[in-house]
Amino acid sequence: MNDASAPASVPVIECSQLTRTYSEGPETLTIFSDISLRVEPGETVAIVGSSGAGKTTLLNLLGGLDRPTSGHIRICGQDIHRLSEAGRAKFRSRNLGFVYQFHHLLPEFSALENVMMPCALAGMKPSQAAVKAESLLARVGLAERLKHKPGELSGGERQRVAIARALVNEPQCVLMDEPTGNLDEQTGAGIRALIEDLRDQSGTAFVMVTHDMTMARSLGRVLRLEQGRLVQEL
Ligand SMILES: Nc1ncnc2c1ncn2[C@@H]1O[C@H](COP(=O)(O)OP(=O)(O)OP(=O)(O)O)[C@@H](O)[C@H]1O
Repeated sequence: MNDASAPASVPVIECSQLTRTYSEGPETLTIFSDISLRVEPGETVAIVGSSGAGKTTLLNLLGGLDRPTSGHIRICGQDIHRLSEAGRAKFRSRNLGFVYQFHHLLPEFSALENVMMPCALAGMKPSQAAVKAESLLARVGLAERLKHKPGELSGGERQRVAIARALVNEPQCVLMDEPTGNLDEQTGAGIRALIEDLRDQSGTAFVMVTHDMTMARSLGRVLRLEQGRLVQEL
């Protein structure tokens, strides 16, 4: 990563002058304006801020799940809003992983099948997908829980399945909304260690929204969204 002879890498996320407003009848509600951000490969960025500051809104824009009112977003060099909706979905599934607080795991499928799902959608053979999913679940400490359905797992275990699922297609960047939000301190610390390992071993970039300042500070750059502006915390 720090090899001086390596060619300059393309940022995994680069956005400029992002503004998001909502129209409420005749009123315009500005959530944030003129936000610029660059995330490099292997970097971890935490976005913090008070409730309602616009953190999830920003994360959704960065992941191409929502459109800015104005401004530009490039993911791995691609201006994602130049793609069709189907093209954007395909591009997202190849380059990004998403982890949400409430996991969005499919309840009727096992942990293994949940993690295999993105591979299947990307056209990988089931046997190959199973090998990959199994190895990732082992890496997040769930080798003994492959056949458990989400309802048979603890909150921390479900979160680890969601992380394995987000990583299975080897994305350049994983976007996480409150990855330790509803977990106890010890389980949260385990998730934090896992993110660190994955970042250091695979060079994956992570952008996370969190209220957990310990995690935010320990992982890397901390940006605070406040009164519609994004400010680096010292
Ligand atoms: N579809 C919408 N229409 C109008 N306003 C919206 C819409 N979605 C979100 N908002 C408003 O945008 C603001 C930012 O919401 P967002 O969910 O991004 O905040 P947040 O910082 O993630 O908050 P929290 O920490 O509580 O999850 C809130 O005031 C919310 O009410």
